[in-house]
Amino acid sequence: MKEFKHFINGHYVASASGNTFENRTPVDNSLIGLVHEAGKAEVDAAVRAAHAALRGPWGALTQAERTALLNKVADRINQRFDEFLDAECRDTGKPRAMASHIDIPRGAANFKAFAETVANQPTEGFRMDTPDGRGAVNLGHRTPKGVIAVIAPWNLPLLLMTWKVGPALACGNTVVVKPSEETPATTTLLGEVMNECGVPPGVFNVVHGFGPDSAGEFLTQHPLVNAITFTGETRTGEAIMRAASVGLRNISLECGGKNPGIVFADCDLEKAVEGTMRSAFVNCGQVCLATERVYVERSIFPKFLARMKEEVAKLRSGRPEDSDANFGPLVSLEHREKVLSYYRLAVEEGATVEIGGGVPDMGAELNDGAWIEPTIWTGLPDDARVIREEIFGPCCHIRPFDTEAEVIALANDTEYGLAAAIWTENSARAYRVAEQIEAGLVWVNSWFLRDLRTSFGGAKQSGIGREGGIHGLEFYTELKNICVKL
Ligand SMILES: NC(=O)C1=CN([C@@H]2O[C@H](COP(=O)(O)OP(=O)(O)OC[C@H]3O[C@@H](n4cnc5c(N)ncnc54)[C@H](O)[C@@H]3O)[C@@H](O)[C@H]2O)C=CC1
Ligand SMILES: O=C(O)/C=C/C=C(\O)C(=O)O
Repeated sequence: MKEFKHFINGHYVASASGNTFENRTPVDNSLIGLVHEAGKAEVDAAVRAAHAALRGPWGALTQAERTALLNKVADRINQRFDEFLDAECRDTGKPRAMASHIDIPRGAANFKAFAETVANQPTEGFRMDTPDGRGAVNLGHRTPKGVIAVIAPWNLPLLLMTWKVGPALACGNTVVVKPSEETPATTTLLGEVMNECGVPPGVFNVVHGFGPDSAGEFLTQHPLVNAITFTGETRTGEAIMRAASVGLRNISLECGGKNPGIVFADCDLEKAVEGTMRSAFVNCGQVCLATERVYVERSIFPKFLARMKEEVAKLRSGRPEDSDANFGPLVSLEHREKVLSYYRLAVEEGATVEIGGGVPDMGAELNDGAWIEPTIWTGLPDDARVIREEIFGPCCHIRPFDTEAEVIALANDTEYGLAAAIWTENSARAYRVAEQIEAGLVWVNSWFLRDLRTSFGGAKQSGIGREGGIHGLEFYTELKNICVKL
């Protein structure tokens, strides 16, 4: 039986309590292995190891040495690509074609990109006049923030964990990662890679477990944790913010979304259909950036809806390794129950189910998995819960609109503000609308097109702070002004 242990101070360790929980694949609900659940003792050991490593060999490395090590980590992930791919696809059920395209390459790229960004960051300097005429210089000196707690989600496990670990380590911090209880595998495997590359013990640590009254809460409450970075649900973000308020620790929160897609009549229809299909259904809709509300200019509404239904009908559910399949299961039966509760609610709230709406028959071998049908609704009122709440499944509501002002108001009529996609061939309109959308990210004629140098994060209840490129430096470093009188 496979066991997922904690990775503390360069060693894999079991929980002293002996407590474990099951890890099952959503493909057919079969058992992958047992995960050790950290108690306060393991979390404390991991945080203390991380704290000690700050002043140990890690703190003594030059930026160039750190950059070289992180590049080595990226290369090693690529050398062990298939192991990471197998592990990620077992845990999440996602198609190998997708994970080999997005999850694993980005898992490696996150180390390289941030190592380079930090290494090439200029030091801010201001020369000033002084009454004696000799002047002074001010230098913005950055030091690591310290021990960073990384609370990671299950939807893109390696990608979203390394998105935080990469810049944290590049800035000279040490980390304790708490991966999602649903997806422990690739984070655990990364421990081996760290050892193989010679990353000093204590720099990268992993503790497994759940959130409340478990590893997540113990970690975020630990007084030696200097800052917390989190991706996941908004309500969890609030709990983490409360924990961080004790001791005034810094937070970076990337939370939920209810993202609009806006399709103008002057779009390239096929591009808009292809992009909206991806934005609603890739990763079975389990992407915080996913489009769950689609607004289409009335004159092309029937055509757009018909094309979307044709494309949804072509999606093929199947095992990760099935090369004909492009649509996986949801991450767990529990999450499927949540998404199905919205499928039922949509009908109660008056939706027309244009396609999907249920559970597919996958045959005896797979029917115990977390399979679900991709779904399109129309006809819901703007105040329906299905329109207002994040579902995080393969579904969207499509609604017609008449004017630019109307669609901007509709798009912004949400407590969230993570992302939006605008489809139009009129670039002046695209920019004008994008400027008025209340969100951290707006794509025009694309979706999830990522340049790691750009800022990433949400407005309103979609989060606090920005990561990506140099923006993460504000979170991952302490900025000290050194004023030297000449
Ligand atoms: N990328 C995103 O934006 C994601 C959004 N979600 C949304 O959240 C919903 C619930 O899914 P969950 O996996 O339960 O998300 P979650 O936000 O509860 O979990 C994310 C991570 O936070 C940890 N966590 C939970 N409560 C915590 C606490 N009090 N203190 C410290 N750590 C804590 C979890 O163990 C996990 O590692 C989903 O249905 C979906 O709507 C879920 C995962 C990713
Ligand atoms: O490209 C990225 O860095 C992140 C993408 C997706 C998420 O953040 C998410 O689904 O939570």
